Amino acid sequence: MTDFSSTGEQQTHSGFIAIIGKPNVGKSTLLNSFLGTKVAPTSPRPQTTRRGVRGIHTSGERQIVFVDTPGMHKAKDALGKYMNHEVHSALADVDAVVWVVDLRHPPTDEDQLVARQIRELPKPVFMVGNKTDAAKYPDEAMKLYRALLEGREHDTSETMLSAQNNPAAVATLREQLLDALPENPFFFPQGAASDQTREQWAAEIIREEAMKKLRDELPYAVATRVNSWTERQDGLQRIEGEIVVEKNAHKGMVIGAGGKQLREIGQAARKQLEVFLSRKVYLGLEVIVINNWREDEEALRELGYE
Ligand SMILES: Nc1nc2c(ncn2[C@@H]2O[C@H](COP(=O)(O)OP(=O)(O)OP(=O)(O)O)[C@@H](O)[C@H]2O)c(=O)[nH]1
Repeated sequence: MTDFSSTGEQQTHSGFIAIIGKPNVGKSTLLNSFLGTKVAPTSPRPQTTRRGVRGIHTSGERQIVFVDTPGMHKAKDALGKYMNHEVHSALADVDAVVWVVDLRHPPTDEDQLVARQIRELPKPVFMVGNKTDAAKYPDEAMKLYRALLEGREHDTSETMLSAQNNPAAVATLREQLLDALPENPFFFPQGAASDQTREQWAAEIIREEAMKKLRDELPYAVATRVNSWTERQDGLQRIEGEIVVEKNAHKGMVIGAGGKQLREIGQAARKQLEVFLSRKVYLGLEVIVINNWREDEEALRELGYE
C-alpha cells in the first residue's frame, strides 16, 4: 500500500465504503452528492453504472474511498455477470456498506437479493431510504425495507433523505461514514476525487447522454470509449470518442436521420464536459461496430470491463 498520509504524526483513518442497491435507486446520485462533484454517470434508465467507479472524499485526517457498484440484478449475459461479480467483490473488500433503497416503492425481489448479500455481513451497514422528496409513504416503505434485514446482528444504521435535493442530510451521513473508518494510511493523494482516468470519465459522460437518447434495448447494447484527448494552446480540449454498438443494424439507429441523433448526443455530452472542465471542448464522435461485444470476453476487456 502506498502511504499518502498527510503528516507522519497524526493518525489517519481511511477505508473503502461500497454503495450498493438494486438498479436505479440513486446510488450514483448519492455518490456524486457525497463528493460534491460528478464522478459517476446517472440517468433515469436502470443499469447505467457498469464499473465499480471510485470516488474519494478526504476531510482532515480521514479519507473515504467510495466504491459505486452496478445495480444488482438477475444477469442475462456476460456483461450482466461482470456487473454482479463487481458487486460481490466490492462487498468482500470494503470496510462498510451503504445500502440505498427507493422509498417511492415497496421492496422487490431485487431488493431481497441485495438484503441477502448483506444480512450476515460482519461490517457496518448504513441503510439509506432515498427519494423522500417523491415518496408518498416514506415511513411505511422504510419499515418494509428494514424488515429485510431482520435478524442481522452487526451494526446497522438508517437515514431517510433525498440524494438529489438534500445536501445537508447527505453531509450528515457522510460525517457518520467518516466516523466509521478504521485506522489506516490514506489510499490516495489528498486532492484526488476519483481513480478514473479523464478518458474513462469522459467516456462515461458520453455513454450517459447516449443512454438518455436511445430507445428500447439499444441503450444497453452501447459502450463508449475515448481514444484521444489533446489540449490546444488556447485551452480548447479536443476529445475523440467512439460509440460502440454490437450489430451493423444498430449503427444507423444511433446516428439517426441525417446524423441528427449522434449530433444531439455529442452536443449534450460536450456541454456536460465543458461545465465540469470549465474549458471549451471539441468532441468528435464516431459509431463503430464490434460484433456482439457484450458476449465477447475479449471485447469486454478491450472496452475496459475487466
Ligand atoms: N426524485 C428523486 N429522484 C432521484 C433521487 N436520487 C436519484 N434520483 C433519480 O433516480 C434515477 C437513478 O439515479 P442513479 O443515481 O443513476 O441510480 P443508480 O442506483 O446509480 O442506478 P444504476 O446505475 O442503474 O445502478 C435518476 O433519474 C436520478 O435523477 C432523489 O433523491 N429524488
